[in-house]
Amino acid sequence: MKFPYPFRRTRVKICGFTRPDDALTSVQLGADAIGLVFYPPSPRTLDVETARNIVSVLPAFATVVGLFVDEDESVVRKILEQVRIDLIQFHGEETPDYCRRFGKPYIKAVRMRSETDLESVVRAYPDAAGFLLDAWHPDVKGGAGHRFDWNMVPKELRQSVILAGGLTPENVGEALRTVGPYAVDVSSGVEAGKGIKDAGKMAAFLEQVHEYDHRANID
Ligand SMILES: O=C(O)c1ccccc1N[C@@H]1O[C@H](COP(=O)(O)O)[C@@H](O)[C@H]1O
Repeated sequence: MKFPYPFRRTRVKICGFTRPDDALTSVQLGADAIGLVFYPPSPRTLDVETARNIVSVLPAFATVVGLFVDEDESVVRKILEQVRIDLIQFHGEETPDYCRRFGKPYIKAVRMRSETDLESVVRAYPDAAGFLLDAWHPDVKGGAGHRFDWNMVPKELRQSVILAGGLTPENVGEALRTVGPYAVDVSSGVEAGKGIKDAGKMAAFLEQVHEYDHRANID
């Protein structure tokens, strides 16, 4: 029997928590990373105290991702001083130079539209830990449940990709079969209301991911 190497285990990030219990539940269900939004226009944005309360309930090895959108450098620094953030998600038009200023691993969000040249973006951010692909929309920066054409993702970049944008328990299986990314990220698709996560939807989402991985490892 062929040993299933490299072993397929799609990582899962669930983003936009506002309540400690929801974040803990997500990790207990199998999420690898939780996202905390620091973007004041978002209904999921957090103050420092709430963010610290969420982080305080998490077990070891759960990765905390802090999401910023074109934020002032001083504001980012202040939050990093006060909240344990393991990885930064830059979800705006941040330059490579800006992204590397914080001395933390980061992922760069790319809002995909027909003219996006993903290979060029990847070359421009050589020290990014990964590229989170979300749907481009003229009015919102993210977290609105919009998807993009998954066929736009070049096969060679699959393992640098964190696939996001409009994922749900119903479509994540198809998304994984189409793209085969390193990880998936979901926010509104597992919510009962803005920033309020639904345990049943999170469980269903994770189950679909585990099912895909299982099949990929036995086929
Ligand atoms: O969650 C937000 O409110 C948010 C605000 C601004 C930029 C990004 C945001 N969230 C990220 O958006 C994507 C897709 O979310 P969805 O699943 O389509 O709702 C995801 O990466 C979130 O991290």
